[in-house]
Amino acid sequence: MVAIRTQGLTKRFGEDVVAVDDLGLSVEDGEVFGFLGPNGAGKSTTINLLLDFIRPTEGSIEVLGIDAQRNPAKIRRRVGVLPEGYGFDDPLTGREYLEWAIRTKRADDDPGELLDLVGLGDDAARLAGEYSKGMQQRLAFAIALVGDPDLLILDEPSTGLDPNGIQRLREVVRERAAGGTTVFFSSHILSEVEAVCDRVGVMNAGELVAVDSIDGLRESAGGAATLRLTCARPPTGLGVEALAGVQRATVEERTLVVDCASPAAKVDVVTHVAERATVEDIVSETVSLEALFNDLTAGGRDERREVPQ
Ligand SMILES: Nc1ncnc2c1ncn2[C@@H]1O[C@H](COP(=O)(O)OP(=O)(O)OP(=O)(O)O)[C@@H](O)[C@H]1O
Repeated sequence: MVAIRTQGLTKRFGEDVVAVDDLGLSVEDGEVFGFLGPNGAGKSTTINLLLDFIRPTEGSIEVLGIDAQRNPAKIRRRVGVLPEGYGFDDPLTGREYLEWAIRTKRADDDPGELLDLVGLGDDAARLAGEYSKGMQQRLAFAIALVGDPDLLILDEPSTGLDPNGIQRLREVVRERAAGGTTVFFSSHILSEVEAVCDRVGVMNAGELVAVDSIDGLRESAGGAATLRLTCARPPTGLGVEALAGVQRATVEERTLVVDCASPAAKVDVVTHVAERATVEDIVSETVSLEALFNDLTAGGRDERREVPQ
C-alpha cells in the first residue's frame, strides 16, 4: 500500500508565491522517508496540506489510502504529528499534556513510559511552558507517538535537540519503523536524514527535484568528489572557482576544499593549483552530502539543473 500519495499538488499563497508546485509524491507503507529542502522550499506547506490544515490550490492527496480533503479526521486519528514550532501555552505539566493527548486520541499509552522514552522522565511534573526548547521538542515528539500511529509526520524533528536527543529520536524512529510505522520527516540537513531514511525526496522552490536513496543520490552525482589540497601557504586567490566543473571552493587554513562535478574537473583543479602553489597533500573524498544537497537545491526555479528522479 502507499502511505502518502499526492498528484499535481499545488499551493499558491496570493498572486506571487507558489509554495508547492505540481508535486507528485509517493511514500510506501513502512518506509522512512526524508523530506529535504532549504528554508522556504515548501516542506511545511506540504505537511500542512497532507493533514488538511490548509487546502490545495490544485491537485489531490491521499494519506493511508484516505482522501485528505474528504476525511481529514479519519487520517488524523491514525497519524502522529510533530508540527513545526509546537507551543505549550497552557499551565500544564509535561505529564498532563501527554495525558491530554492520550485522552484526545482515545489511546491507552502509559504517559510515564513515553516520557521516559524521550528522556523527560525526571521532568514530568514540571510545567511544559517552562521547559527548554529542546525539552519542548522532546515532549512534542512524545505526543506524536501517542496511540502508536500508522504514520508519523515529523516537521524538522531535531530542532533544538542536543546530540543525545537526536540519538534518541533516531532510535525511536528506527524502532517504530521496524514495527511497521511509516515515517515521513522533513529536514534541511541531508546528513541528518542519512542515518535513518530509506529514501529521500528533495524539494527546492516548491518542486521535487530528486527522489532516491542516499546511495542513489550519490550515484546520480556521477564522479563528483570533494578535493582537499593542503598547500605550503594559505591557498587564497588561485581562481579555481572559474574552472569548468568546480561547484564550490573554500579555504580552511592551508587547505583548499573544492567540490568537483567530475573526474575531469578534479584533474584540472590539481593541475591549476600545482602551477600556482606548493601542494603538500591531496585527498579526494566521494561527494559530500552537503555538496550534493547544495547542488540539488542551487539557484532558483530557472537556474536549476536537471536531476534524474
Ligand atoms: N501562510 C502563508 N502565507 C504566505 N506565504 C506562505 C505561507 N506559508 C508559507 N508561505 C510561503 O511558502 C513558501 C514555502 O514555505 P514553507 O514554510 O513550506 O517552507 P519550508 O520548506 O517548510 O521552510 P523551512 O525549512 O524554513 O521551515 C515560502 O516562500 C513561504 O514564505
